[in-house]
Parts: sequence; structure tokens; C-alpha cells
Amino acid sequence: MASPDGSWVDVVVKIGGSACTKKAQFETLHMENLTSTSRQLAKLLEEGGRMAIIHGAGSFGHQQAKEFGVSKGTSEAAVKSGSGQTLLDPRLREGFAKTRLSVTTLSKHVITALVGEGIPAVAISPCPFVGTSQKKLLGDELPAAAAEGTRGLLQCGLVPVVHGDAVLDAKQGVAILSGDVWMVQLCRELKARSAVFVTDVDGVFTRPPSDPGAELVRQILVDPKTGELELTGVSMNTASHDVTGGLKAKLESAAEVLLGAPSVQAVYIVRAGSDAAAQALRGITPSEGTTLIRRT
Ligand SMILES: Nc1ncnc2c1ncn2[C@@H]1O[C@H](COP(=O)(O)OP(=O)(O)OP(=O)(O)O)[C@@H](O)[C@H]1O
Ligand SMILES: C=C(C)CCOP(=O)(O)O
Repeated sequence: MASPDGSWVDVVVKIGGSACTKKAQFETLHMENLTSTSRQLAKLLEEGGRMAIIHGAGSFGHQQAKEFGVSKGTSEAAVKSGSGQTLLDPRLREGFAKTRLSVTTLSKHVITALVGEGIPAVAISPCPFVGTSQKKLLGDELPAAAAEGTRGLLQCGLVPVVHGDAVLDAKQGVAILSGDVWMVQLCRELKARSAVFVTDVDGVFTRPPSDPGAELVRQILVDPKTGELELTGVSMNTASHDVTGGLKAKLESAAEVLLGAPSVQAVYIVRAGSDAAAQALRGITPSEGTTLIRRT
């Protein structure tokens, strides 16, 4: 049930693909991170914390999407051909099916870990009910049924768990919808108080964390009018098989959360299973980690 201020959850958490999988090893789970995160979430639930969960794809789905061009889709002309029908070419159909098989396989593993720790986790698959146009959500928001369905689960005391997915796209036939986009939507629809991105590193660093001399950035200010991020002195890289833009796209989503979801006080980026993650999940500024807030 929503609280008197209309809030459905305290926190929306994205378990990043970098946390729940070993990103460099094809379709390999990171069991330690998955278990420690599931335990932290179970404890939070026991304390009465209300949450919605999202997970990324990591080494599940990104490779297939890249190999078969699922993120790029097909040309507009091809979408319109075939007497108004969107007939994808056989290779794109194969790629779409393989990408979905991979992300839904990961979803099953994530749900298994959460349920194993006592969380009544229920998977929500965006495809085929949530579509895009040129990779952007149609109308820039979730279809009413998706938002209502998510609230319906929460109303029953269940914990919704959405995953990044391959979806149908009005302009390019097919596309990839990142879990990061759901972060923005769920924070707004559920009037969350905080948003937490759980990754395999402590937060945002001044340069890729494996580079010598990389330093943790404790706070990033976001312009509340434009969403512009204060990122002077920060450089980042993205894995070659990542089809959803890596850390840069995540930071843009975090800024959109602060722009589009006024209920959210702060967005946190923390390491899976850390004390910092436990703090961030409770809306406490983590001792280690990156906090994004609106510039006043
Ligand atoms: N300057 C930086 N600071 C922090 N991380 C960085 C930086 N540059 C690159 N990275 C990499 O970004 C990764 C986190 O971004 P990524 O998009 O992989 O997150 P994710 O949400 O966990 O993944 P997915 O999109 O699969 O869900 C880290 O694993 C890290 O290696
Ligand atoms: C099918 C895919 C690759 C989904 C990607 O979702 P993300 O890892 O949250 O960006």
C-alpha cells in the first residue's frame, strides 16, 4: 500500500550487470555478489523497508545483442515493408530470440537468489508489453498497465523485479531497453525516496577503477533544471560488448531520476554487498560510495 504521502517504495535498487555477473566471462554469474546483495535486501525487507528491484544484463544478453545488431535494429523502410507488417530479417529474429533467452535466463537466476533469501520476488519482463521508438520509451513513460501492474504486486506485499530486455521498437523494429531506464520510471511512478545502483566497484572514480591513481568521487552535483552533471576530471570507459552505454549512460539516468522524480532525495552508486550498500539502501549517505544530489 502507498504511504500517506503517496510513496509506494522507500528505495528502487538496480543490481547492475557488473555486480550480479562476471562481465568479462560470457554468461557467468557472480554468485558471491548476488548472494550478498540478496541477503542485504532480505534484511531490509525484514526491517520493513519497501523496495522495487531492477537488474542489468552484464555478461548475459549484451554479447548476443551486439553480435546480431539487436540494439541497432533494422531500417525504417524495412519496418514499413511487408504490407504494413514488421517482418524482421531472419538474423535479427535469431538475435532477438537469443538475447531474450539470455536475459530471461539471468532473470531466473536472480529471482532464485532473492527467493532463496526469503524475498517474495516476482519477475517482470518488459517484452512485449513495453515498447520503444528509436530506443526511447513510447511517450517517454511506461505504459499505464506496466506501472499499475508493478503497483499491484507491491500492494500484495510482493517485490517486483524488472530486467533490462530486448523489446519491440516502432521505428527500428527491435531495440534494447536498459534497466537504467526503468530506474527513472520506477522512481517516478512509485515515488521512491532514494535510488541505489549496485555495481562491482565502490562508485564513480576519477578514471577507470583499474587505472593507477583512480580516486573515488564522493559526491556529484546535478543541475536540477537541466540535469547537467558536474563531472570535471572524471573519465570512464565502456566494455566493448556493452550495448547500453556503460557508466556514462548510468550517470545520465541518475541525473534524470533527480530531474524527473522529485521524491528522490539522492541517488547512490555503491559496491555490491558492502557496508556502503547497506547504508545507501536505507537512504543514508554511504561512508564509501558516490552520492548524486541536486545542486542547490
Ligand atoms: N570512471 C569510472 N568510475 C567507475 N567505474 C568505471 C569508470 N570507468 C569505467 N567504469 C566501469 O563501469 C562499470 C560499471 O558500469 P556498467 O555499465 O558496467 O554497470 P552495470 O549497471 O553494473 O552494468 P549493466 O549495464 O550490465 O547492468 C564498472 O564495472 C567499471 O569497471
Ligand atoms: C538485453 C540487454 C542487453 C539488456 C541490457 O540492460 P542493462 O544491462 O540494464 O543496460
